[in-house]
Amino acid sequence: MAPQTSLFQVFLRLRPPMQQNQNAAKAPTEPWLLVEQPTPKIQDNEDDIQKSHPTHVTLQPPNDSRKRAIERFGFTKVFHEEASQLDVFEEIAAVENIQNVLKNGRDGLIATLGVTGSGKSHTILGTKSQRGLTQMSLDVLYRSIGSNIRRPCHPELPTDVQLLESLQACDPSDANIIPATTFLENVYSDGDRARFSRAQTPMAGIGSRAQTPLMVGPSSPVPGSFPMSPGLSFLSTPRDSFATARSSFASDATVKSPGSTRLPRPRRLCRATENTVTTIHKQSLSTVEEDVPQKEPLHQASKANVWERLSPKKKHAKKSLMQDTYPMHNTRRPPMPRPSAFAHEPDMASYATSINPQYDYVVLVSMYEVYNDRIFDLLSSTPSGGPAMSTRQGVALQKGLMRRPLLFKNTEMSPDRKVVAGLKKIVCSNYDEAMMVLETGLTERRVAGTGSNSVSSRSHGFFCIEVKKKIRGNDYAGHHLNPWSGGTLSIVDLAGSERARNAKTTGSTLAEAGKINESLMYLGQCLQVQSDCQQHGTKPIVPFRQCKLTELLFSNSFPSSSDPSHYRPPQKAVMVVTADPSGDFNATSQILRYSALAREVTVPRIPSVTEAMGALKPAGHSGRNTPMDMPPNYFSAQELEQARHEIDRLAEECNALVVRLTEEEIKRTEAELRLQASEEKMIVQEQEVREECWQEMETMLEIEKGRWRAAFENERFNSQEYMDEKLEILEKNVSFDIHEDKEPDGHVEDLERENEVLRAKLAAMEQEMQTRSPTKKKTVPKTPAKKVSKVVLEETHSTNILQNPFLVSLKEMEKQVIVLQPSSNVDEEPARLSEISPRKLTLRGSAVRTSAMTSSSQEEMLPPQTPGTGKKKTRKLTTRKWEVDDDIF
Ligand SMILES: Nc1ncnc2c1ncn2[C@@H]1O[C@H](COP(=O)(O)OP(=O)(O)OP(=O)(O)O)[C@@H](O)[C@H]1O
Repeated sequence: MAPQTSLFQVFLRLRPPMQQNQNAAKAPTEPWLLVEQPTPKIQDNEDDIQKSHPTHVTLQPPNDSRKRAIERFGFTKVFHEEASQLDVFEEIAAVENIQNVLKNGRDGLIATLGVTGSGKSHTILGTKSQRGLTQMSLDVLYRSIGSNIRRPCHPELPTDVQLLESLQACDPSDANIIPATTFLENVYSDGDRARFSRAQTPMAGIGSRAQTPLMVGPSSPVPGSFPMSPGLSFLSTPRDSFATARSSFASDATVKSPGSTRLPRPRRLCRATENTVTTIHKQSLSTVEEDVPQKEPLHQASKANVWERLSPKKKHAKKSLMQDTYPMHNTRRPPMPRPSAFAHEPDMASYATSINPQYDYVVLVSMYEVYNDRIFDLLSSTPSGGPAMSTRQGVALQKGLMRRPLLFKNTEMSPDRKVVAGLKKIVCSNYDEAMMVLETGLTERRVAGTGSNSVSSRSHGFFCIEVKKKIRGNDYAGHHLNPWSGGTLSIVDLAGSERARNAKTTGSTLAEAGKINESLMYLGQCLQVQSDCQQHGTKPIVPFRQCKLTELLFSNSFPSSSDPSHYRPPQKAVMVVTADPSGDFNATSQILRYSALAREVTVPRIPSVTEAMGALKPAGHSGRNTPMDMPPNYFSAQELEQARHEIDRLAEECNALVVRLTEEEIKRTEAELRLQASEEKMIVQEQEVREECWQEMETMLEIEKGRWRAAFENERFNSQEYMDEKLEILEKNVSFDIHEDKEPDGHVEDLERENEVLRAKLAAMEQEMQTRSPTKKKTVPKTPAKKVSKVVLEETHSTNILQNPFLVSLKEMEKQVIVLQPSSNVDEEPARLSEISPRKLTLRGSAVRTSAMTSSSQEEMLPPQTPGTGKKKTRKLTTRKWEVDDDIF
């Protein structure tokens, strides 16, 4: 059935009615989805006919006022409600996909698509008792590889460090490759990391993944199954549980084929446990809401006001956004998944495929989800690389509340093919390790309870099993010579499309639904191109770059052609469309319309009027006049013939109109869906814009606050400095600066000269005194070796000397010196003057110069004097200059 142009093989799986639906006393509704039985071929025997699967379904619109057309859809195969997980695994050729990965390194993709609650996760991940496609594929893979697996760590072998190095060197996606034991130890021994389980959804209830064995906590003790008491598993420390798991690894390591050990079945998760889990989750929700404002106590008051002012609608939107930004995390971590709790049915022993024994194999498991069109690693909830703590997002990232989105891009080692860069890839040595990693990753996946599904996937989950191989022996010769090569089997559990009305979603869940529907609409467009091309036999040009989901699903669907030496064949892709035949007709028909490989629209055949007339029996004695009651010759044959033609024509016209109407209705439904998707997209965008504005405003406020704070500090510092400078100046200038004359030496000479003159006058006066008093007539010693001290005062014109009492006193003193000098003991004067300390003189704004001169020098300097000349004694004051520094005042 799958032609050359097909990028995906598309299978349809019908979901059986739910248990409670069967029991419910519900009015039986007419089935609207009918599976066409396959037409047996001539060469088919009885067995073939029984085994053969139908390929077409008919969609019979429910009987309502609208006369809708019947649609027929063709798929690669259709699985009935009774089809088992193993049937699906076999028929979608999953083993062939695994062989491709193991032998040829060709990538494989298995995805499920459908309306919410139609059984996608059930198909991919199974239930507590039945494995899903992921578990079955992993089991087949490990069984096939057997002892050719290379493990980085083994309890009984030395750690193979070079294995990780060589894997890392060959990885094109810049992945962080770590062994499963290290990963599990990190996850379950880290005390403060909280993990949110799929089981902990607000509406956790009946059915769904909440009951999967992989989440089961306590289970009945079965001798020999697991050394730890299962009842105490919740109470045991994570390290204990890890040690226990390690010991189980050790015992499992001896088992060559991982699935061959029969482990006991897990006990069902009881309702009480579910309720407890639900309560815890709700508490955690409210904690998140209340905690977020407490993160920034500085803004708490203002935020509280802002919060109060918000309308209830806005409050709701904000709350939803907060839940979205800070996803729900529980303080309690679910216990480490235990191998004894994994489902072991169906047995896959017979599906193991052969491998090349010359090769060593390594299996790397990675998981990521596409949420709101962004890619998040499910195995590294704690971001690596230490984000900046300055922003709110940085703090949240640091605390592990938010996860950093990854990029789907070309890398240095992968120039012609995009890869999800920076993923964490876990090297799993056996099936149990891979399952534990898978379960750990699933606890990180976003789920929510909706009106349609109690545990509804809110993101598109990608589980990647990467198989690397290289020739055994010269493995350490250098990874460039003998690099690891291989392929990846990606198993994808898409989120379900849903109608907000049916799912009763609000807030962030509604916004998520908008994103989900939008991405599924793009996926539908891509698949539609495929089916159109298939019908017209043309090469499909798929518009897959419209969103992350379609990019991830389709970018590998085309052969890489840029470098022939690195040629990669296109992936082998399988899409399993799930549908609930008793679910929502419109949503299901929409999914079928774009996913089906072939589609036909047929109009319900209206029996022609002539046939109807012919089929009419005589009305008997009904009392009404019908054409049959008329006498045979009432209408002529010609008239009847004309009427028949007219009726046939009208019937044809009517049919054509019905077809047109049907087409229009389909178009209208599509347009409605698009409108709904764009409305939801707008809501999301509006919320995003609001959040962005909010954050921007907060950032701006912070910046502005910082600016003002800096300016204030600066101002304070400046004024402080200014005051300090002022004080310093005051301290410095508390004494007056006395400016001596520019040429002090010359001035001194002047003064000395003046002194000489004065001295001469004094001598003359003494002589005169002697001559006037004959009794005291004495001969004057010619050269008395006497010391004479003189005081010279200088003052500026600008200073009024009379206003300064000290200067006045000095002046008086000088007068006294001059007046008393002849009669008093001249030696006493210097002593009196010396009592005034130079410091005092300086402080009081005067300068005192004391000059001691010997009489001999005086005599040398004295001009020749005529004794007895009666000249009047005069005293000449030199130019006095006092300057006061203005700055002081
Ligand atoms: N083939 C099946 N047989 C038995 N039970 C099924 C089958 N398919 C689905 N179910 C049950 O239907 C319920 C919903 O299925 P599931 O969670 O797989 O839906 P979904 O399509 O993944 O929904 P969503 O898109 O919301 O995540 C589950 O309880 C699941 O066990």
